[in-house]
Amino acid sequence: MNATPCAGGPLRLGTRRSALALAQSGTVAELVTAATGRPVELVEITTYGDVSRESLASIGGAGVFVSALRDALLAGEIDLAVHSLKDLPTAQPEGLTLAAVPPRADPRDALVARGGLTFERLAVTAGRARVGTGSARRAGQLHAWARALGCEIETVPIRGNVDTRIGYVRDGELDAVVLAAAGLHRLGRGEEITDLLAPDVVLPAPGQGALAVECASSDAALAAGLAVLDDPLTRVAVTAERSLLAALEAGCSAPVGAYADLPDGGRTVTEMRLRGAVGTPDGSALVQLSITGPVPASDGEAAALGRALADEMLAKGAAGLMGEREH
Ligand SMILES: NCc1[nH]cc(CCC(=O)O)c1CC(=O)O
Repeated sequence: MNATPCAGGPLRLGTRRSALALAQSGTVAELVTAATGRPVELVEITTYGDVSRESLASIGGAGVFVSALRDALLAGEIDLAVHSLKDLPTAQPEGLTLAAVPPRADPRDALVARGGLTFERLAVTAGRARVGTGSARRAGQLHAWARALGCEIETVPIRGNVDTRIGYVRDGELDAVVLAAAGLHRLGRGEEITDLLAPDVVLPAPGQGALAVECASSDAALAAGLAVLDDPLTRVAVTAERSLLAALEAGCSAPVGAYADLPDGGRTVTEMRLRGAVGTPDGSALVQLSITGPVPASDGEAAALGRALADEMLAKGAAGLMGEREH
């Protein structure tokens, strides 16, 4: 048993030290205490992705942020961990349980541009706007959007925390940067967003805006206690998105967008629509499709929806695009 030190004692929540990770972990810590009556202490863990200056793709993608927390869980050094769901590799490792997926925040990508500009204003007025993003998914969709507007942009690969990224715009080095809206809101910096990018045009990363609360499978009592934080609709939505990603055999830096929602804005909970996009980082080719089906009643049904859309996308040429991805 990976039992907690003493019943009623503090639960140890492992977290990265970045401002975003600490904000997310603090929020979940409060939810856990409210739901279980147990105090929660944060245990800071440094991951290789936090110390390396190499590009994310070259060190194995966003999974590097996750593995140190998972090692600590499996070693019994912490009781639970909070991850950004979009950073989780699609395969769930042996011995760990995804105990809860809390209600999702805004899934959209956000633009922080100079002068309060929207993407369209920037792209049309700037000549060749310099837009910072390290994501092939964002770059590909933004290039395709610019081209549809009859102009061209330049995407500039950047890394670093939110402060660093927004700093490139404040100091004039870039015209804009693209970040997840959810991250900016969690950091209290939502007012710096100058444009929210509609999923019709820029489909977010699978799982974007959602959190994952993970614990050791051996700690069944804790897993059951954490399950009250789970939002079943968010869970089936992100399960469908991640199953699409897995079926497209995309690594984490592959340009795959996916988003599942309720087609009528949630007025009735009968059908779920899953949208998928896969393209080249230069936006020269983009396959975008959607599928609608009954709201999945289980993770298994959600995964089947993702696989069904992947099959259609592969038949429409996605397979040819996948060769262009960077690892
Ligand atoms: N790739 C890093 C990462 N992982 C999760 C978020 C934001 C929060 C979220 O999507 O839930 C971010 C930053 C970003 O993409 O701007």
